[in-house]
Amino acid sequence: MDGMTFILFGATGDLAKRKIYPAIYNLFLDDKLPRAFAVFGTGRREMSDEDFRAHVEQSVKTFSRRWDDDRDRAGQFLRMFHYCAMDVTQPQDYGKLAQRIRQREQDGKIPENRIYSLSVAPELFGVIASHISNSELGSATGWKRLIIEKPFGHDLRSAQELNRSLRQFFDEEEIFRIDHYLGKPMVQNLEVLEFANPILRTLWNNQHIANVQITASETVGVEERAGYYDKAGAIRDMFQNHLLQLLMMTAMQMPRQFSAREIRNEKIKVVKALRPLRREDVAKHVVRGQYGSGWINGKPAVAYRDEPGVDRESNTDTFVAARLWIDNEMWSGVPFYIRTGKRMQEKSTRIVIEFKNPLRESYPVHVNPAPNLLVIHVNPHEGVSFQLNSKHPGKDSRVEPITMEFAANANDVPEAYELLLYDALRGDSTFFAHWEEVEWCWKWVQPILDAFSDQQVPLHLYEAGTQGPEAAFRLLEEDGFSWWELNRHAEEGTLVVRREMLSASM
Ligand SMILES: NC(=O)C1=CN([C@@H]2O[C@H](COP(=O)(O)OP(=O)(O)OC[C@H]3O[C@@H](n4cnc5c(N)ncnc54)[C@H](OP(=O)(O)O)[C@@H]3O)[C@@H](O)[C@H]2O)C=CC1
Ligand SMILES: O=C1O[C@H](COP(=O)(O)O)[C@@H](O)[C@H](O)[C@H]1O
Repeated sequence: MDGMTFILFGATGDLAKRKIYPAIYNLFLDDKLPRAFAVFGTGRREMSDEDFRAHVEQSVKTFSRRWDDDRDRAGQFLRMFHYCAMDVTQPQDYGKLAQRIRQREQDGKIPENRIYSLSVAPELFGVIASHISNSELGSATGWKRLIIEKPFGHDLRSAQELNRSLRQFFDEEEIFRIDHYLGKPMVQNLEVLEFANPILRTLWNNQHIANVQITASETVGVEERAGYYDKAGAIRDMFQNHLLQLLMMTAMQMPRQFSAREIRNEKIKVVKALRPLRREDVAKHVVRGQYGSGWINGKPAVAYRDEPGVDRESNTDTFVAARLWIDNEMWSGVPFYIRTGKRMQEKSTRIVIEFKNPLRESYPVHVNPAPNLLVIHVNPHEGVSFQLNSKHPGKDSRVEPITMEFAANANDVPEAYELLLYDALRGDSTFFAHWEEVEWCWKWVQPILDAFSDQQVPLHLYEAGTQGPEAAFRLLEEDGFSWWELNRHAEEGTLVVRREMLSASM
């Protein structure tokens, strides 16, 4: 791998501390960093290199489960880190940063390849990109890359504006948009599951699949992010990006080649084939919810509107469920159901593929074989389970569902940021969000944003600690389906799912 300098804007912030330093540390432990490598952190507060290294060390100790107290090793890692205080809105500060970087490149024989990672508020993205280009930093002789974090815009128009401002200074191939769901190992595994297993490849279409359910439920509430979240809601925070990425990865056809370009083309075909929603039809296919008070894991939880920093009359969605149709040959007639919510019963991201059940009529009514299910467990347990029907040797030879499962060993599973940063260092954009994908997702979501802001969709309150509003169950019942929920023993490592009907769950 080429030598390079990693320049982190927002080095004193939360994301850097919790995700970026631990990821760089894990890459260091695995010998995945280039030999000639330096990290420059920036923030407004003053700090010496030594203070910064102590900050990085503390972050890694707290957030990487692989921290190793070997002082030589720690020293070798921490010496890569340097700090330059600056205000990113001040053009003259970029000259100071450029000189420090150039000096380090000369001392360490590091080629002038630079990755700029923007872990700052999105309003600063355009300013930073322009100052990089127009300052001494812009005259480097090597390659440059820009890593940015979501949110990529607030709606279609602001996303387009943001993209226009970045593209004045960076080409699309130089921009790496992190959607951390694309860094999750089971999401990266989807293409292998679908395409490297002939048995699944044969069945992966509307001839055999009855419906697809994508769930990302969380037990946490809005936490300390009310300022951001109350303007974003679940639709912008999770649905427009992470969940539509999961949908694209699940529904894409096999690419001609497994290259970033071909995979992206297949993903874009999926989002383009999504049946558009008219604003007046949103309420038929989309359920909007907000959590009320309740209990989470035996502890009381306040209502969203009583959370610190939230408007007491807020209509912000903390839950969204939707029915989507992909109008192409492969998926025509198969509903995709997506839901995400905060303060729900369990933390779980999973994709459930429910297969058609043509044998149902062949069995006596009391047997009623369950449909085959393929469940891809993305988070917090990574694994795959497959539900089949089997005759119980005792119990009057009753037919009952059995589950075959693979559960990954948590210690072997790398963090999303680790995989994504490694790809960015290598220049592989397969698991980053390309602008076309982002734009098409905003286009599809825009009528929902409009309908929500015009209050054309009812806001259903749901009790914290439940599976969300009843209306989300009705959405599936209208089509003769129901959500497949996680078995309550999931925390103990059992990854089976159970059918939970509305009456049993509320
Ligand atoms: N935290 C998370 O888990 C996630 C965050 N994100 C995104 O990542 C980005 C960063 O988030 P987060 O780390 O939480 O934010 P924080 O508020 O914790 O950190 C912001 C950082 O920006 C720096 N900064 C702010 N203004 C300036 C300025 N004018 N000049 C120089 N530096 C400045 C701050 O430095 P200082 O205070 O020293 O001035 C600080 O290091 C945001 O875009 C967020 O949406 C995305 C997904 C998850
Ligand atoms: O991007 C975000 O994701 C987290 C959920 O991520 P996960 O990896 O824990 O599933 C969510 O809590 C947050 O609101 C959102 O901004």
